[in-house]
Parts: sequence; structure tokens; C-alpha cells
Amino acid sequence: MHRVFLVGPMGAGKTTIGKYLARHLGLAFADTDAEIEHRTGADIPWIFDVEGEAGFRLREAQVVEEMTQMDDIVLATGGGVVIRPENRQALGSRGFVIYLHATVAEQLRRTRRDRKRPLLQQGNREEVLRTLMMTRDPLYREIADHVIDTDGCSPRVVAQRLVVALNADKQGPATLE
Ligand SMILES: Nc1ncnc2c1ncn2[C@@H]1O[C@H](COP(=O)(O)OP(=O)(O)OP(=O)(O)O)[C@@H](O)[C@H]1O
Ligand SMILES: O=C(O)C1=C[C@@H](O)[C@@H](O)[C@H](O)C1
Ligand SMILES: [Mg+2]
Repeated sequence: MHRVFLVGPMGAGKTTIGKYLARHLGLAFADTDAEIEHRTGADIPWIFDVEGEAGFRLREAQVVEEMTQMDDIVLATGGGVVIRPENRQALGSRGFVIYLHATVAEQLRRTRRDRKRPLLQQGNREEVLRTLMMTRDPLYREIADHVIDTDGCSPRVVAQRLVVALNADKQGPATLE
């Protein structure tokens, strides 16, 4: 039984690399952001507008509680998933957690044209990303079994490093056969 959970900030590549990795490993792919949109029939900016960030976080916690119990899955999470202790507990205890790290400069480059991440649509993007990173980086690390620096690496190279990390984890629940 394989469960790989990808955590990290906006633009780290969780969604991009998660899809690639799942295909490579022959596992299902799921994404908490996409699942929330699927369940509500609304996109994330709309949910933030109507229900506020608090409403979104509640939905996110419900999805995390369910999806971290699915088998043979690569699960990409939203950048803020680690805020809630119950999410950290579920992710940290139920699967192999990979922290995809990217510097703020790299996050800025990768999210330059983004209009779908509500937290990046107001104020100074660099400042927002820096503040989020300061509070969240220790939380990503708290639950991570492995950290991968993605700066300057193509999605393919990041995915290859991820496979190496999974293979090296003899005890982990996501060890490759
Ligand atoms: N290793 C990489 N090298 C270059 N570009 C990348 C890399 N990983 C992702 N990208 C690009 O960065 C953008 C954001 O990637 P992605 O949506 O996968 O991030 P995410 O971690 O899922 O963010 P979020 O937390 O907001 O869901 C996309 O345009 C993607 O193509
Ligand atoms: O970093 C965050 O808090 C977020 C990241 C995205 O994945 C989405 O979950 C949403 O835009 C919030
Ligand atoms: Mg994503």
C-alpha cells in the first residue's frame, strides 16, 4: 500500500509533480484543492469570496481527513494545509510526506501570472510569500519524511529525486516494489 503526500508552498510544484509521479508509479493522483472545487462546484477564489478563508480551511480539513485514508495514491495538498494541527497529524501519521521546497524568488517566478490563488491577489506578492514561508516552513518540516529543493530543477528531475527518496525509505508506507 502506497501513500505519498506532497506538501509545500504555492508554486513548489505539488500539483505538477504529483501528476507526473503518480503516472510514473502507477498510482492514483488526487489534489485537495481540485477535490474541494469538485465537491463545491466552485473555484477557490469564489469559495474565499463567499465563505472566507475560514470556510475554505474547514472544507480542506474534511477533504484531508478523507483522502489521507485512501490507498495507492499520490496526494498533492494546498499550500496552507499545514496550518491546522489535525491536518498535520493526519498527513504525518498516514503516509510518506515529501516537502517540496522552493525559495520565495522561485515561487514568485512560477506564480507570476496566477489569478487563482486568493492570497496572492492582494498586497505585495513577495511580502505575502515571505511571511507565509516564515510561519509555514517549520510546519512543513515538522511532518516531512523528506525535503526536496526544487529551485532550478525541472519537474522531471524533481520527480526522479522523489522516486529515489521513496526507494531509500525502507520503512515508509510508500516504498516502491
Ligand atoms: N520544478 C519546476 N520547474 C519549473 N516550473 C515549475 C516546476 N514545478 C512547477 N512549476 C510551474 O509552477 C507553477 C505552479 O506549479 P503547481 O501548480 O504545481 O504548484 P503547487 O505547489 O501545486 O501550488 P499550490 O499550493 O498553489 O497548489 C505551474 O505553472 C508549473 O508549471
Ligand atoms: O498557500 C495557501 O494558503 C493556499 C494554496 C493553494 O494551494 C490553495 O489551497 C489556496 O489558494 C490557499
Ligand atoms: Mg497545487
